[in-house]
Amino acid sequence: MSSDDKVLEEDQPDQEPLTGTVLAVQANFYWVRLHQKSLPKSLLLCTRRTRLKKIGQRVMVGDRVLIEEPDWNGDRGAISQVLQRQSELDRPPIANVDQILLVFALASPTIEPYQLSRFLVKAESTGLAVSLALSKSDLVSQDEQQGWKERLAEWGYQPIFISVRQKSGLDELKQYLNNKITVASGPSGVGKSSLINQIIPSVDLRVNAVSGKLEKGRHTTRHVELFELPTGGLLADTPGFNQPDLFCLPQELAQYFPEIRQKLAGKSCQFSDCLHRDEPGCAVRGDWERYEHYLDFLEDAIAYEIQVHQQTDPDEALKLKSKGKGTQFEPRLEAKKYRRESRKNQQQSLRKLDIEKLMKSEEDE
Ligand SMILES: Nc1nc2c(ncn2[C@@H]2O[C@H](COP(=O)(O)OP(=O)(O)OP(=O)(O)O)[C@@H](O)[C@H]2O)c(=O)[nH]1
Ligand SMILES: [Zn+2]
Repeated sequence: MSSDDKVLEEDQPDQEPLTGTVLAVQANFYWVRLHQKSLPKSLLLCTRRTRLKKIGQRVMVGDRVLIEEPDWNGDRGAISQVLQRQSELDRPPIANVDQILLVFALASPTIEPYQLSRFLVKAESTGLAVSLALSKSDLVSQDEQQGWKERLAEWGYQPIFISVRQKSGLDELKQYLNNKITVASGPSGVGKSSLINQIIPSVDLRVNAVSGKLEKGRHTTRHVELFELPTGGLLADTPGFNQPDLFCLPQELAQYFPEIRQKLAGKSCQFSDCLHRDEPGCAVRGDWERYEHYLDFLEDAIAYEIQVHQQTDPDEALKLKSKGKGTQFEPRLEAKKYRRESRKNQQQSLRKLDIEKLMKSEEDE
């Protein structure tokens, strides 16, 4: 993390520095949406200053950055500094994510409670806020929706019911995404792509803006991109997968269950290192739905801990351990707001850019 504030004062004594958010990384280029209003352009294709390369400063999607030497005619700029990250996700690699949105379908495929629980725990392990959208609500009855609502309330969640087909629940969802950076995740086939296409009509445009050579690159390195909601807010999609790995330590697991957090807020277990299995005076063990899931995930966590301890190289063990904790998060300092400007014109000019040529000039640098 660089905190080189001098750049600010020396280079732009009287001017407010240009800042922006990195929406996508392509080869050595960064698409940056500028925060300030009333600029000639609001989306620039940027390189990273050599100084940042030298100090090994990585630029991630989601990073808030300082931009120097904007070339308003060429739609280009240079990233001179990465502002302090509020959070950093590993997979997908995105900085400053505010929340995770899990999408599960009410039907086709039907919700598998154990799988849902696993996704929820995995999401909670990032330390970010977690929400749940239940899709394809057009396929099930009101009663069934009510059933899930009550059941999930016991788990500590208030799902948003949506249907892309009937266009219902989408306003509520957009409200939730407003002015936040959100990562969407969920199993395959739940309708995530349909949902994103519905709420962000320009998505296809952006995808098409990628030229041939870069398109090929997407298959080797996973392409991560933040899509902009028309009303403000950024959304990243993750590919559908069915059984997320849980890398967490036994002592941490309980805090990833909202209902356990709630139980422990009221009273505590007799032993401070209680794993809530058969210890006397346990405040968690009992007749609640996900207790079986907890015990099951605990087995994984214990196996994982043994694996960590078996690492001979202490550095290696440390690395694994911190990976198991999900990602460490710094406290959130402030919630930055983004300003959106008309994107259409910018998009047009973006597509005109010859990215391959730019890539070449970058290599020659
Ligand atoms: N009935 C109903 N079907 C939907 C709805 N949304 C999506 N579908 C259907 O669900 C299927 C899967 O949709 P996708 O959007 O491709 O799902 P996905 O989650 O992106 O799938 P992956 O690409 O595998 O991750 C498609 O046949 C959609 O037509 C909905 O609201 N209602
Ligand atoms: Zn206990």
